[in-house]
Amino acid sequence: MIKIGLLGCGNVGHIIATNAESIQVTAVFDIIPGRAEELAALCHAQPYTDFDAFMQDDFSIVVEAASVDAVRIYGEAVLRSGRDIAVLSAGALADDEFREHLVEVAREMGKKIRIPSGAIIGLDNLKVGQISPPRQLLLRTTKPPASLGMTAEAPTEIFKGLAHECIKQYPKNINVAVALGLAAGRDADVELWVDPAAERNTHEIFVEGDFGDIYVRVRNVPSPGNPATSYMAALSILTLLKNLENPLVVGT
Ligand SMILES: NC(=O)C1=CN([C@@H]2O[C@H](COP(=O)(O)OP(=O)(O)OC[C@H]3O[C@@H](n4cnc5c(N)ncnc54)[C@H](OP(=O)(O)O)[C@@H]3O)[C@@H](O)[C@H]2O)C=CC1
Ligand SMILES: O=C([O-])CC(=O)C(=O)O
Repeated sequence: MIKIGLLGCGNVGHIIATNAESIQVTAVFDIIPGRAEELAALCHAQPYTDFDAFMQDDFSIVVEAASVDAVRIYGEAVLRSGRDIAVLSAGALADDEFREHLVEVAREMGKKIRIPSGAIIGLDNLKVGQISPPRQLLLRTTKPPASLGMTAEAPTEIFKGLAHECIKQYPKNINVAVALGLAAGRDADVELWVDPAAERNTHEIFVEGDFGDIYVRVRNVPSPGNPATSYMAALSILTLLKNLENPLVVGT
């Protein structure tokens, strides 16, 4: 059974720790002591608020479900400790210099940085874009305004531009756009909308290239502990972990 260290004891951390059937969460880390202790008690793990002490525990992969900042602060140390890292806050990798450095460290250590599909569908075959670059790659995301901590009277576009700029303004809301771009091999265009009538987090993906054209719409149920985060993002991490040791690999 794979032993994991969980970085971030919020909403996704809870879903992972309380649905961990084919994995064992041995250690949990959060900057807030109460959160680490509460989650550790739920999954019989060891709680940590000191990162160096956390890294001394027994696990082979760190699952990051914390923040873009957390990836920037701890990502390299995880890889240098000889462990893989699964990164949900993929927005951290929008910074070319940071990403290239982290990938170089992973290569040097023979370790992997794993990005789950998170709250969207289709990252697997969008990787064809790395061979045949898409002419259009657009993500249109629509969320309830409250999930971004704002109010709106009508559907409102709050950002239009490239993913690497959008993630700087909305680091808790648009990690999917950066993951999309990393899969397809180019920065995605993003339209971020808030809609007071929206009950779900909707992601529409528009792609056009030599292979044809693609339209994907995902209407995500918000997760129980954080409406900005779609429940599917937590399921996606759990699925990535469940399949880590499966010899049968499905999808590109
Ligand atoms: N790739 C994708 O498709 C998706 C990615 N995400 C991302 O996944 C991450 C987790 O989401 P979710 O669980 O809902 O978020 P939560 O805010 O519910 O939980 C994150 C937890 O990690 C803690 N944390 C933040 N920074 C650090 C740090 N530097 N060191 C230790 N702990 C830290 C937070 O503390 P505090 O509250 O004090 O900040 C909080 O307890 C978020 O970054 C989110 O944006 C979410 C959905 C989809
Ligand atoms: O969960 C979602 O729908 C998307 C999200 O928050 C993110 O990518 O950061």
